[in-house]
Amino acid sequence: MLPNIDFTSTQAYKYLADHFIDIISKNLKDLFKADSERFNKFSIQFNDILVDYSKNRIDDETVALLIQLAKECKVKEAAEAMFSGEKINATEGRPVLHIALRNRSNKPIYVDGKDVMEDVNRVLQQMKTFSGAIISGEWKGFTGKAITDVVNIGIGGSDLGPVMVTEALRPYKNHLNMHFVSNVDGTHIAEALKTLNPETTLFLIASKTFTTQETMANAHSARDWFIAGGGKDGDVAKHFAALSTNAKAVEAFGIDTKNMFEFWDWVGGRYSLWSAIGLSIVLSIGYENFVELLTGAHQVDQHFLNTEFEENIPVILGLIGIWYNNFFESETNAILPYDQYMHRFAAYFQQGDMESNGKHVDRNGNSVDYSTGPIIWGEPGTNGQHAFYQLIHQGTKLIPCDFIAPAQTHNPLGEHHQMLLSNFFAQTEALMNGKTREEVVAELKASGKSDAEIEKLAPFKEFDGNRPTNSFLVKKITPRTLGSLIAMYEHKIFVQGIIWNIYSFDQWGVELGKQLAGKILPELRTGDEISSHDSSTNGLINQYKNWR
Ligand SMILES: O=P(O)(O)OC[C@H]1O[C@](O)(CO)[C@@H](O)[C@@H]1O
Repeated sequence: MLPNIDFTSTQAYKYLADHFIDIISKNLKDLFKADSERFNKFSIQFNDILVDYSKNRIDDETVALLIQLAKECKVKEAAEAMFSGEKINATEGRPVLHIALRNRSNKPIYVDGKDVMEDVNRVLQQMKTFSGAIISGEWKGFTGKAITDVVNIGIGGSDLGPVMVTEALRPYKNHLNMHFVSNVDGTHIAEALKTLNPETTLFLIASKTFTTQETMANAHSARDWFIAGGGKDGDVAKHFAALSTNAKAVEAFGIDTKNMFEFWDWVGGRYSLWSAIGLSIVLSIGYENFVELLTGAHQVDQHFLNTEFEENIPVILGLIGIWYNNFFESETNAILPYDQYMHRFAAYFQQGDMESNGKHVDRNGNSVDYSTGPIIWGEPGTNGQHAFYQLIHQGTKLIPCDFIAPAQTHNPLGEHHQMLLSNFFAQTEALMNGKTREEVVAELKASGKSDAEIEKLAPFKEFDGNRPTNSFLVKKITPRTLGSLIAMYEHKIFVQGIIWNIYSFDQWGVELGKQLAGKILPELRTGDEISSHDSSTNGLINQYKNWR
């Protein structure tokens, strides 16, 4: 059972509310000046990842009170409930066990009396054997040629994780060309198929439910293309595999269940890259590297479960997020990787965070009167600097930012990496320190501006600073460090969901749109004028019919 506590009625929350009034008037710059130990105190190194949270609007008391909050909200007990296989996803009646998928210790985890590790290891072995045959070229297509291209067809959690990881780990990839098709917009699959040869293409149909409209439409189009390209029904087994929990639907689609890589309803879609959904990752970087990814995540799982809150990275990150979300009333959180390969990291955690904690009903079924999950967004640096950082530096909104950068690059090229990292360090420093009116005036004077010009320009060139950041300095982006980073964010989301007293592992909010699209689709098939909706929806549908 998960705890069921209104965090706004805890002692810690009340203390934090008072303490907030004190902190709001403090400047980060001064906090650093006042405490030479601040960096040492507010940073944690975990293997090859240094998490520096010292540039946040916190002091010793803030951290102590936030930790008290986590304790009063029974975060540890909740984590233990998750790790032991309790059905903490109560609205779907399921355990939440992505941690079992990367449980490299193989310590048994029981669901309804059965150790799930047997199934996990069986499917991992199946993935190893299959990927080995495809990568080595031993697996032949219907004309006897080896596979050269792999197309993962899936959406949401059945797409974003595999895309993000295969992109982030490109330096580890083999000769196979990877393609990802997610959108039901026919353009996506049409463009992907243009360059492909049915004789050498393998399709992975990735869908937990195997009923998702977008994925099924793309899968059928892929199958039609394959048949039109000379494949026979009997050849489908050589070119289509399914990654799913739904064996019946896989069979009905015509995929041999021998080519089905199973996972289980205790794996949430947005937490599924560690499962059979990760087959495209295995095909791209090889099984051994996939195991490294799992190992990195497993190490963080153990850290999260067993480390005191003061040194517990996901707990600290989660609490800092709550501090901004519920006291500073910040609405968004930017994730800014200074690594081109990580360009889908923010997109991945848009689903990871927003589908998990974008909920306004608490675990009692009541509407909450506090803010929950933040809006997650971001792009890689330095591109973001030339796009939206203006608002982060000088806008009216407080945007806590996560900066992520590797110390070692996979592409040492002249001074590129030093330039990149100089920007990473400079941005967090600039956001914290800002630029005072005196500094601006001195700078303008030195550039020869007149007093009148200085007076006019100075307000625009001033930076308030005091803008918070977390810095993640990673020795190198490897399968292992990436696995650890992802798991840190996953557990951060968990901590926040527990404190907000919401269910983080369902996603009912995506259903209504799906249902309505299901009703509208038949209306689009006819030429009849539509009048069954509001006037806007009717007007749009009828104009669409006029123009198509
Ligand atoms: O893997 P499936 O069942 O096709 O679902 C895809 C995605 O759709 C959702 O259910 C809703 O968008 C996600 O949670 C999930 O990752």
